[in-house]
Amino acid sequence: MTDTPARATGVSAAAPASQDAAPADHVVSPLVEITGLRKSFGAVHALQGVDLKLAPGEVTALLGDNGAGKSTLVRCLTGVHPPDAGEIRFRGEQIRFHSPDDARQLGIETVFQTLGLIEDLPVWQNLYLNHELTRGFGPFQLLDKKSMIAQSRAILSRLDVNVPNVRATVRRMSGGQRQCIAIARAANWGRTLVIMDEPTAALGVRETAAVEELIDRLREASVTVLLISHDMAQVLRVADTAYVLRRGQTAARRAVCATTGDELVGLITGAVLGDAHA
Ligand SMILES: Nc1ncnc2c1ncn2[C@@H]1O[C@H](COP(=O)(O)OP(=O)(O)OP(=O)(O)O)[C@@H](O)[C@H]1O
Repeated sequence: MTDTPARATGVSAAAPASQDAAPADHVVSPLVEITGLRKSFGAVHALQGVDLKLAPGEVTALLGDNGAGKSTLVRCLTGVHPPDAGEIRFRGEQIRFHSPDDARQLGIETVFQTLGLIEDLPVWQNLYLNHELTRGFGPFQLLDKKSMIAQSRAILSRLDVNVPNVRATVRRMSGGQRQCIAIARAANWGRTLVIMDEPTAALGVRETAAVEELIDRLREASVTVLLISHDMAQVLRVADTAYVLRRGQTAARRAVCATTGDELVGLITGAVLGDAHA
């Protein structure tokens, strides 16, 4: 595997350039801190004590082979599954989500692979789905279409997302444009943490580059990103920190500026031993 020059921003930049180097925890308080998280489905122990910290304004990659527990971890973090044990802290406070709405109220949004866009609705309406603006009072409320269209243009232009016509239906958008619309929507309503599940898995080279640029802009806008990816070159291009899950446990944590694609693959497969206390 070719090693792409790693990003050296934020906390990661301060980390020593050794193989064991991880971001310096003491520099900033984590936005999210997960400790000893466990979740089983009957006899399947999907999470067996996961520890993970998300530094604010950074891009953290979540890596692991199929079945390692990535989706289960995300579902616990977004209120879909209640964990069996362990702790999730958000800005230092222990939290217990009862539903995805609880997570959303803290500004945690997820872009699933299915994207959750409605094909036959225009872009602006997709951006405002469940957040519609209205005008008027009481029973005389009307959708404020004009404001939503104007603000949709502003949302997309702020993130430099290339969608020429927000009145066009999502059906007419390319795969990359759809992914960017879904991410822009999550970032707009999320603001604190945007979780992306393999955002470029189905995209070509140019569309992947557009999504990666968008992830960079989210970082510039101080949005914290958790990125599930199987693409090591992408992780090295866009992430600050990488966590590797193996069989439901945190196998390793690496500052991206101090690791290589080969090492990350080795940590995922188990060919390289991880940290005792990742
Ligand atoms: N709702 C569920 N019911 C039963 N077992 C489940 C459920 N969700 C996940 N699992 C099991 O938990 C384990 C971890 O699955 P999970 O989907 O979290 O892994 P993953 O790392 O996201 O994998 P992938 O990369 O293939 O999506 C797997 O053995 C899976 O079969």
